[in-house]
Amino acid sequence: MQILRTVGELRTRVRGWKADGRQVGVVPTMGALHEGHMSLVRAAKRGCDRVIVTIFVNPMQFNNPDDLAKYPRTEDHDAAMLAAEGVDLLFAPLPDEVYPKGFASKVSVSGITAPMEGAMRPGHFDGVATVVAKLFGMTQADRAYFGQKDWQQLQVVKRMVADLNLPVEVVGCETIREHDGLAMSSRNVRLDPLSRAQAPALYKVMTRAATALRDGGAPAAVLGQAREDLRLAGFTEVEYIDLRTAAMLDPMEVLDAPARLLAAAWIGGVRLIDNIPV
Ligand SMILES: Nc1ncnc2c1ncn2[C@@H]1O[C@H](COP(=O)(O)OP(=O)(O)OP(=O)(O)O)[C@@H](O)[C@H]1O
Ligand SMILES: CC(C)(CO)[C@@H](O)C(=O)[O-]
Ligand code: BAL
Repeated sequence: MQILRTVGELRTRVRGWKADGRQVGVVPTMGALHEGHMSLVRAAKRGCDRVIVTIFVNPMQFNNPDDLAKYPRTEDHDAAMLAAEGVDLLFAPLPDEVYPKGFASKVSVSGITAPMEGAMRPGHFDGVATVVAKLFGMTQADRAYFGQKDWQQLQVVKRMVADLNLPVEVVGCETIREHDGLAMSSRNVRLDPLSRAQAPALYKVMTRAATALRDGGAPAAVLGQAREDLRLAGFTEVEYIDLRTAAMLDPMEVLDAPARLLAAAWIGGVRLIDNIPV
């Protein structure tokens, strides 16, 4: 597996593949890789002739400097995992390569970015959309693989690709979970043992709420109960637990269309997110 740090080298490599008629897949990540990322890599391997994984902790999408400073970085280990999986190229640029002096552009998706992660993390989705658009331009990928764990992000990327006619197919992959149901996430390493033991309650409470909604429970009452259950399970703050239409992320008063239950909550000083279909 080749490791490249400059856009110039990346473009040269991809040009060669394209000249040979190869289909290129990209898996954008921020590193600290786990089995959730590996499932995206395997999907890309199945669907494409050549696979690029990008690792870039994108400063533009962090609204909280402390979160950025504490973001786990394990590049040597990540590179070994990717090489073992048969990835062709790891692109791991430095911030100056992505945002050189004079950089002045921004991609901003409106509407679906307003609630939930967008409301709690101001500027976050501008940072995500901008860097993802740049990564698509840099890699010239035919397909790009994203996790459903970041459901709102997946919808934002799909919206951007449709709106800007970007020549890339966006593939959403299922959330990979630990045995106890906790959605895998790079930030899980920050959980202390007690919080790690309590954290699976997020998925359990959400699953119970989804069943209650499918059984005809009123959304306001079911979501209120779920908030209370999360507090009892040790979550210190529930930022949101929302029932939304699956693609447009509109709020739902009654369950009358394909829906998604999405939540963000704090435990032991760590912010967890999760979502499931209803
Ligand atoms: N458990 C998972 N299952 C499937 N895909 C995942 C999972 N966790 C992350 N991904 C996907 O991997 C890609 C890169 O995500 P990222 O590097 O931010 O990892 P992360 O584990 O989500 O980290 P974070 O702690 O920032 O949430 C995204 O498309 C994300 O949705
Ligand atoms: C898509 C992404 C790599 C953009 O920085 C990031 O938001 C992530 O890891 O989900
Ligand atoms: N996993 C989405 C990227 C972020 O939390 O910043």
